[in-house]
Amino acid sequence: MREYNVAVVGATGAVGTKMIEMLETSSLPIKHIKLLASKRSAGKEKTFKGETVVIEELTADSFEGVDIALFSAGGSISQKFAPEAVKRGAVVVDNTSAFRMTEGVPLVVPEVNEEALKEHRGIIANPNCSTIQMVVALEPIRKKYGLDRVIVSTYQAVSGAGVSAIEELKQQARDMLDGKTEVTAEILPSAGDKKHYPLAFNALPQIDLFTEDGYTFEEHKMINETKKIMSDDAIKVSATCVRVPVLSGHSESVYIELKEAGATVKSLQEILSQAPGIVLEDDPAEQLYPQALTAVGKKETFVGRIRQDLDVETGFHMWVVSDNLLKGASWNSVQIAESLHKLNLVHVNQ
Ligand SMILES: NC(=O)C1=CN([C@@H]2O[C@H](COP(=O)(O)OP(=O)(O)OC[C@H]3O[C@@H](n4cnc5c(N)ncnc54)[C@H](OP(=O)(O)O)[C@@H]3O)[C@@H](O)[C@H]2O)C=CC1
Ligand SMILES: N[C@@H](CC(=O)OP(=O)(O)O)C(=O)O
Repeated sequence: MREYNVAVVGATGAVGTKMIEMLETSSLPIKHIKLLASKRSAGKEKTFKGETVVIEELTADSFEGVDIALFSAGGSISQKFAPEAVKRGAVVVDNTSAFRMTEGVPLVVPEVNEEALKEHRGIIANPNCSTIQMVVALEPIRKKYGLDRVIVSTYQAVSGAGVSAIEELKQQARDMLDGKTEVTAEILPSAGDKKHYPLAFNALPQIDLFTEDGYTFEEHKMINETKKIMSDDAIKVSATCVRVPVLSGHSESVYIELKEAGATVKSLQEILSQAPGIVLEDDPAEQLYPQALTAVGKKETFVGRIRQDLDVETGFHMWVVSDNLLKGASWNSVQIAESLHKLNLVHVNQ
């Protein structure tokens, strides 16, 4: 059986750290792992399957002999180094938004569109975390009843914004509980914006920068990526993305309108309970519903609170939760690598 040389780019980050964990338990046959990060981290050590691995500084030549490279070090790093990796024969699974909407680059959630991998020319994009968990929950319903409209509001954990945002939130919480009136806020809602606000004991209705139409880039990602993954530009999608002071686990209130009549809460529960990658947690009588705290550390997407809209017969509401660092990022990337192996697609056809 073929074994692979695998590289993780951004190995010290919130996502990269989880990628290493996911690879440790993956079915992907791994011959050798290379951990890459910035110059700052070169020489530091991590363990992989009990062995010490020294982190190396990322350069174009890092990819010599690499078969699969998982990227998670920000969009500009992917823009610069993913083509270099492909040039050297590696297949890239990119966690950033750098290539997601590029034609010819498959945007893949294996439970939904694994077949799209067959079209890859070296780079495969991993979708936005909030998009991934939503499409996992919607695809089985779409297959049966069609999907006309989606309106989603997210409650996104701070770990989606990286290690430094997690540390800043913890410090803000400590400072506020200590009675300080001024707390440091230098990262959120968006590292590149003019103003910053504390997240502790707060909710920020801005993730990423605003665009001219009043939506943020995060909201546009959810809208555009959903259509690309489902190969259907006609689905109406709207999103409001909100950062909440949760460490990990993105939650979403999702409202859908189906194309066909006839769905009931029971039929949707039945479909979702049998769908891949989904755990149904839906029993109001027992106060059973998905929660961020109980989803953390798990690979599945959790769905509950399924209700029929009180005015629209084909309208349904649901609550969708997943670990944003796992299914939303590292696990979906490793799953893509496993699918590439299964489909014999670990080679570059340019
Ligand atoms: N699918 C999705 O929705 C998600 C995608 N992401 C993507 O992954 C990226 C990383 O996210 P996250 O782990 O949260 O971020 P972190 O800030 O926690 O980690 C950033 C990582 O990138 C590395 N890095 C930074 N600059 C360089 C450089 N010049 N050369 C090489 N490595 C570098 C860092 O290394 P060092 O420690 O040495 O600085 C670190 O390993 C995000 O920018 C985003 O694009 C993230 C979350 C979810
Ligand atoms: N923006 C997401 C994480 C992320 O990095 O997404 P993207 O890869 O689409 O930029 C969050 O903050 O939760």
